[in-house]
Amino acid sequence: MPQAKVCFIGAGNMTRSIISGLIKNGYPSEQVCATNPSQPKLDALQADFGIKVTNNNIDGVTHADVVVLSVKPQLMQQVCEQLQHVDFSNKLVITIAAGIPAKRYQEYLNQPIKLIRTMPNTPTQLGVGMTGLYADDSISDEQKSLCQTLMETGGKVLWVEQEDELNQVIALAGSSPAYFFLFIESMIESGIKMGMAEDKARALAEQAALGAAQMVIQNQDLSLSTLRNNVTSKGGTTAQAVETLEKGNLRGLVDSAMHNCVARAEEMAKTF
Ligand SMILES: NC(=O)C1=CN([C@@H]2O[C@H](COP(=O)(O)OP(=O)(O)OC[C@H]3O[C@@H](n4cnc5c(N)ncnc54)[C@H](OP(=O)(O)O)[C@@H]3O)[C@@H](O)[C@H]2O)C=CC1
Ligand SMILES: O=C(O)[C@@H]1CCC=N1
Repeated sequence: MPQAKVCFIGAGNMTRSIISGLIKNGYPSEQVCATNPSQPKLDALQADFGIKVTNNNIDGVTHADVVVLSVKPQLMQQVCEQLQHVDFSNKLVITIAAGIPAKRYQEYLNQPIKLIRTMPNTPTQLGVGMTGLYADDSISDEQKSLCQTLMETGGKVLWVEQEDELNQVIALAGSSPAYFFLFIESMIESGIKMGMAEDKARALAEQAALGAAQMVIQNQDLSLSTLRNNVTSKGGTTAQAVETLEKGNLRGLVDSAMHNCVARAEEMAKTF
């Protein structure tokens, strides 16, 4: 485990998820810092994980070996421009922002930097996250290894060769927990309409989702359609449900959703 001093700029949802993974994996809390303009999220991070906190981005970055840029894409330029007078020559910059191309950060910070673009997801807070990573040829193996070690505390990582592939990572992993939450939410709503108490409907739907995910992971030799067919008795109940989903074009909807996700990332790359 590296002992680099890591400072997160922005103490929102994704920062909390990554810090949770880091600390649960034994990363020393005194080596982790987070910055945020408002105090409540910083207080909560300090109380929960014992990390250092500050409202001053320049202070946080100055004392860090690794700077994780974790603000919303629309704020990135403003936040980076405030850091232009900090010397980044011995720092590794990791960004988790969707959309913004790697080369843009150098312009915003107005100096050459070593930057790795990443795309994590919120299950990182439980150690079952998935993070896509991209680095160009200027990044050393040591820097890649440091970034990978940090992000692996939250789960699995996948390096992509081309920067554009990170948009596909967003559609498949960064944003996708929300698709599954929506599906489970819809199932619970339907269960309630059928007369079941909400807590019971949730208990059933969430355990089924966990079981289905584990079945997929633990049966790598089986196709998804085989797993589905194993549930689907001829002339039975599942067949009716699955046919309804197919006729309603669930696959087409998912395809449109993922294409729109990528399209938005491409649009953000032009905007921010
Ligand atoms: N949420 C997710 O699932 C994922 C998010 N991402 C990326 O992570 C980044 C952060 O997203 P997310 O955590 O969801 O967003 P949040 O809004 O939860 O977090 C952003 C944080 O940045 C803080 N902030 C605002 N202005 C500044 C500033 N000038 N200096 C320092 N901090 C500031 C905000 O503070 P305040 O609220 O007090 O204004 C907020 O706490 C985005 O770029 C997003 O694309 C990537 C993968 C997954
Ligand atoms: O919705 C977003 O833009 C961010 C990126 C991936 C998940 N949340």
